[in-house]
Amino acid sequence: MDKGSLILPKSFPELKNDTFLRAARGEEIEHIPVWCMRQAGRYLPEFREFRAGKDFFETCRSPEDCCELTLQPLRRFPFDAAIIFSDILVVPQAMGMEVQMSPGKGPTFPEPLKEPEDLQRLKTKVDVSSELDYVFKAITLTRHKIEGKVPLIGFTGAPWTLMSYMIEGGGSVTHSKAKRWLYRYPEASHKLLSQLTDVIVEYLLGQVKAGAQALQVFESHTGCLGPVEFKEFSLPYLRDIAGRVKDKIKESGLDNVPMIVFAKDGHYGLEDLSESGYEVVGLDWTIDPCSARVRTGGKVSLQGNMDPCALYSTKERISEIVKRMLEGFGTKGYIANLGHGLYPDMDPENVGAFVEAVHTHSRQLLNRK
Ligand SMILES: Cc1c2[nH]c(c1CCC(=O)O)Cc1[nH]c(c(CCC(=O)O)c1C)Cc1[nH]c(c(CCC(=O)O)c1C)Cc1[nH]c(c(CCC(=O)O)c1C)C2
Repeated sequence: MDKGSLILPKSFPELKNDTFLRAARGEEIEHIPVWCMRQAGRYLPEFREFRAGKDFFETCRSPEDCCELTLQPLRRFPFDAAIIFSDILVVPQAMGMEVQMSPGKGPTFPEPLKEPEDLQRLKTKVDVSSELDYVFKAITLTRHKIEGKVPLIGFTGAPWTLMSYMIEGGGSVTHSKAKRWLYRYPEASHKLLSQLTDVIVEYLLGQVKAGAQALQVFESHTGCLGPVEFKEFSLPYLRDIAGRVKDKIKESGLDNVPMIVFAKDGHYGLEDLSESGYEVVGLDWTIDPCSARVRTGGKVSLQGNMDPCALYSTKERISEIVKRMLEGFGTKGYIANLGHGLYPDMDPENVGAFVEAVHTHSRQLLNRK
């Protein structure tokens, strides 16, 4: 494709399956919508073939490649939503940090933030529209190429999760370097979290302007915080993001889009999350569906939460697990998903069985009413 054809008109094809958007808003549906975190990923042979020998972030910077990878899972499975192929770490890159993807090791920052003085290395003003323009182009292109089949979800990492990567320099079990900042340098921590929040708000708004029809905020590292730290260093920023993005969408004359907050392992914060300004709360598998409904009191739609490892089971067992999960959540205001992303060694056939089980059992449950 030549570069010129990337400048695309915004008159997108009409949406044919809006089940995901209706469930997010708690409206009537004919079946429960389903998608999977990391549905565009290494468990698909076509993904591995397409990505072979290419640098991860170079792929992220190519709108055509991101579009192709986003569409791959939709060719195999009748998912009710697509998530744009990208990564949460494009935000620290836009703020001036170098991030490399080491195959088999995950993301690494050659020069992580060590002490508060290092904050000076970050750009004070980030021009989000030019720095992350490649993501916006990928969204616009994909929104056209998806031909209105299903809605396209945009996403970002949440401030605390991004802060922890920027200090740890990569994945971590304890997150102790990043947590050291919270206890030892609370002011500098808040400064960094605010800086990240400002960039994230512009980034999410840009994604909506480019064509994203829903947004998910990944707070993947909630599990290493306790309730007190969560209330101080994560929740206020999650709230701020939802409030400011929604205000800006309104100011820009755009239609509101549902926002999903996924705070992995944040079971202790479920009540707070259900009052944080998001339409949907995503759940990991450590939360029982019925108790999640009680604890969120009908204030939000819920998304999740089958243990991804259940996909190592048989198709029959997957079907039983899905049935129990749907009965627990009920059919209203519910989006089926896994409790976290798909792993590379998972069998695509069982992913198909998961999707089919959600559609079949939910139609039966809805017809019984
Ligand atoms: C497929 C993929 C992605 N990122 C990485 C991979 C694997 C590497 C490859 O393909 O070469 C590296 C890649 N990127 C990251 C990691 C995790 C590293 C670690 O913490 O140990 C890896 C292996 C960082 C990352 N990246 C992401 C999160 C949040 C979700 C979560 O909690 O897992 C996180 C924490 C988000 C993400 N990342 C990606 C998507 C889009 C596709 C989709 O979901 O279908 C999304 C939404 C894409």
